[in-house]
Amino acid sequence: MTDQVFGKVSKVVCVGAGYVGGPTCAMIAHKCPHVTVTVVDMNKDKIAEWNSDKLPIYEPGLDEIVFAARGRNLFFSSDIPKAIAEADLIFISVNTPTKMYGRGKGMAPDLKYVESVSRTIAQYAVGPKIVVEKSTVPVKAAESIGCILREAQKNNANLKFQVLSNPEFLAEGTAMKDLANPDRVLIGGESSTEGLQAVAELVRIYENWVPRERIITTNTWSSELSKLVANAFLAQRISSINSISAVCEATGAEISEVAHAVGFDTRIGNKFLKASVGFGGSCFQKDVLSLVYLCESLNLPQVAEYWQGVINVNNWQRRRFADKIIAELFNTVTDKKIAIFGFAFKKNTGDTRESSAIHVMKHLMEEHAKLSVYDPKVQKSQMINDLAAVTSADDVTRLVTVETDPYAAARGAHAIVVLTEWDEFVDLDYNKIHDNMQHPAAIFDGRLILDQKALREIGFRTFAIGTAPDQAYNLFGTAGY
Ligand SMILES: NC(=O)c1ccc[n+]([C@@H]2O[C@H](COP(=O)([O-])OP(=O)(O)OC[C@H]3O[C@@H](n4cnc5c(N)ncnc54)[C@H](O)[C@@H]3O)[C@@H](O)[C@H]2O)c1
Ligand SMILES: O=c1ccn([C@@H]2O[C@H](COP(=O)(O)OP(=O)(O)O[C@H]3O[C@H](CO)[C@@H](O)[C@H](O)[C@H]3O)[C@@H](O)[C@H]2O)c(=O)[nH]1
Repeated sequence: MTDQVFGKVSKVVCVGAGYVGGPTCAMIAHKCPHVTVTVVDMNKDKIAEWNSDKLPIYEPGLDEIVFAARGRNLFFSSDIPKAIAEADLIFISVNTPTKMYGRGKGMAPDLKYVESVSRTIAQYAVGPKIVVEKSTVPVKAAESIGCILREAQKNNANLKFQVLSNPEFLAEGTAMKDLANPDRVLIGGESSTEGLQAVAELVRIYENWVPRERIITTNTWSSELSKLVANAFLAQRISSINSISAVCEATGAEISEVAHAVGFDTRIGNKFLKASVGFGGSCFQKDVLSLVYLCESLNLPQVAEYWQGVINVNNWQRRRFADKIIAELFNTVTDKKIAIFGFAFKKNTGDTRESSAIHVMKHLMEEHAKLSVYDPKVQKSQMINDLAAVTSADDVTRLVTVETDPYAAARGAHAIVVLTEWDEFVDLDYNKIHDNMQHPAAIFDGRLILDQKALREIGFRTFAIGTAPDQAYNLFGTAGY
């Protein structure tokens, strides 16, 4: 019988206290009271926020779980060496953004943070460690981590490492629900005896709340690739329905009716078929580009081109929507006040990474529109920084104001543009809003959340993704665009 190299896990550490590390570890601490969970980060301010009354991220249900477990079996710390030395199992949950320099610029994920954590683990580890890749990485990234760790093993016989892949599938806005009740947990590892032991230890953690049949174990490379493929398939569905939204606008078919009819086929399914102003968020674009880059590197240009199409349609959809706004506002938005409802990349999050709002607003700013933005969860400084990064600080100062209520944002505006599907936008008093706008007043619904008929009865001109521009015909005798 082979010795057990990795003992029962009682101390878990997560490097990276972000959107994944924080919620995931809060859930592990909540579900495994016998395990001590420490989340570390090189960003001391962020750790201070995790230890304060106002957590650094907004996620429904997160506060309750953190406040109950913090100080009991959940800790946030910036003492990375100590945490690593004490851990039985270490999650690497650092960011892997698209590289913005050098080889693979704009395509490949930047793995410098993952490598840096691997070196820190190699430096401070004092005994056997299961190292778990939770960050989203390209296939074979575990090999690089393993190579760095094996080097440390050469100089210290007490060290033993196994690298597992355990990608995260939570979606922001529903992270706590997704973590509490995941469709599946995926764990990839080596088929060696030690590899199987390490996999079994991680399975044992998840088994505290996830039914065993939903915990899938595979080889390391299948696990790494499955994460990229899952995001690519999800993003592809959105680009598919968005491409059809343009056909609807040109024909009189309704995108929500088409999505409903098509999604009723159980083979297709009804989820992720909501036409929109384009997908945003920190993952879809980055991970599809990572897959494209991987395929190019593997000399598979046809596969790369196929997935690149998903990104191209998304960029086109954002541009198309902005062009539609300009066209329907009589081909000029110069100096016109336009209210922007929503800046986050989806509802129930304050995250703005790759939000379509940034891109649509950029296009409108290029036409010198005056934008007045309201979002219930995004800080003003975040909006200013995001927009300045794609335009200029001067343009933002000149063209953008940020309001703390939607009525103020819409007052005196020529149009309202809905870019995030916040529930509160559905229940606003649109009679009151209409009264205080310039006339004719228009609403562009990039999220298909508003009742177009009710708005038209109030007097709005309405334009929704995937809906034929019949008003444009009726009012102005043009086909819109
Ligand atoms: N955000 C999501 O919804 C989501 C979901 C699934 C998977 N992922 C993947 O998970 C990973 C993390 O994503 P995120 O959104 O949590 O990122 P994030 O930017 O919110 O958090 C990453 C954290 O890692 C810290 N960090 C970076 N290098 C470090 C180092 N060397 N030592 C200590 N701390 C370090 C950063 O300071 C930051 O706080 C990414 O690979 C992402 O693709 C994200
Ligand atoms: O039918 C839909 C569904 C989503 N979206 C948009 O797509 C983007 C992404 O949404 P969502 O997938 O819900 O949020 P993320 O937090 O980006 O989660 C995705 O990316 C994560 C990071 O990898 C994965 O873990 C999740 O499984 C995956 O859903 C957002 O802009 C949504 O508005 C649509 O336009 N139409």
